[in-house]
Amino acid sequence: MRPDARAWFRGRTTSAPSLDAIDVDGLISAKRRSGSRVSVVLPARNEQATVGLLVSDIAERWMHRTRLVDELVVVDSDSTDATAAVARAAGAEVVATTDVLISHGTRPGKGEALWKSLAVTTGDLVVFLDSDLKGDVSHYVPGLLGPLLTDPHVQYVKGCYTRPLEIDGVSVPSGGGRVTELTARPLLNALWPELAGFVQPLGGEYAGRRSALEQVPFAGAYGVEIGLLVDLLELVGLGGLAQVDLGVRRHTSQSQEALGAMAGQVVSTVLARAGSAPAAGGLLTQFRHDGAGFVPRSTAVALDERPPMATVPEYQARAAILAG
Ligand SMILES: O=c1ccn([C@@H]2O[C@H](COP(=O)(O)OP(=O)(O)O)[C@@H](O)[C@H]2O)c(=O)[nH]1
Ligand SMILES: O=C(O)[C@@H](COP(=O)(O)O)O[C@H]1O[C@H](CO)[C@@H](O)[C@H](O)[C@H]1O
Repeated sequence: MRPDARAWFRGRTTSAPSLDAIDVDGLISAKRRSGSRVSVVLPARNEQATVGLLVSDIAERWMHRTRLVDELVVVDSDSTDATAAVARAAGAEVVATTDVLISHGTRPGKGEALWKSLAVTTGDLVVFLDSDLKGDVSHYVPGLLGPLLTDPHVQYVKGCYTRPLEIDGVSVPSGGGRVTELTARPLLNALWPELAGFVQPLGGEYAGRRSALEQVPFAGAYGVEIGLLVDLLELVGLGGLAQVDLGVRRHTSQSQEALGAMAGQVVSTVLARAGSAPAAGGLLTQFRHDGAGFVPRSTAVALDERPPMATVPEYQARAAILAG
């Protein structure tokens, strides 16, 4: 690791306290002193099996029992199951991506859901959690907020964790984060070695100041995390970034084929930011075998991106009204 990345890793990596060790009063006091509002956003596409427990835990523990969180929004990203109803019943405000910034149209993918979440939330600090998390994650929200509430220099915090891998109901203690380990980490080390200290550059749990998040573009689909990391490095510098050890992260794992397309989107986003561009069409061709022979299957992995939310007139108008 380069000296700057090593120094960052040593200086900007903290550990989230366990649930029973959290200084909740201290966080609430720091929040009050900062005058910050806190929003928690869960992007969700067909997460009916897991979103309810996540929402009810955050709502009860961090909104009702304490006032650490002011707003909890699930962004329904083209779900075809009961995600919206389950999330609403559990206590979240639910908005569909198709209902946000309608004049800008709607696009599929996680990046769209996260970009649009800025237009429907009010928090000065915004926490993002995946909606397919499993196990005890109650400490994630305070863990991610800690660095932002206690250090004004920190603009963006990524969670890091060990990542067990569960395939077909069988869980092994490591092996998760396949696109991270096989695509994102090698690319980041090659092109942005100052980011080599990030343990989970693609992790779906992170938090940032709205003042920074609204100034960067949002890459589409699964390019959003690596796009945010590279763009926020440019905006706030390595010193404005931090990571917090959240312990273990379990989630619903996708197939290798699906992660291949995700990797294609990550590569496409990296190429765009490295000043190159994928070949015309930006297609990824993968192969299945049908018993008789290999069958090619191409998917589009070139991604468009949304502009910094601060440049969107409707957002500017809303911000002016909210500022009173
Ligand atoms: O089009 C999409 C795809 C995913 N997601 C959400 O983004 C998070 C991460 O997606 P996924 O679990 O598919 O990625 P993985 O964690 O498997 O890499 C989850 O909360 C998904 O519901 C979304 O909002 N819109
Ligand atoms: O980190 C990774 O390699 C991928 C896949 O994780 P697994 O191999 O399914 O544990 O998961 C992340 O990547 C996505 C793209 O950035 C994020 O959107 C997900 O939130 C995150 O889980």
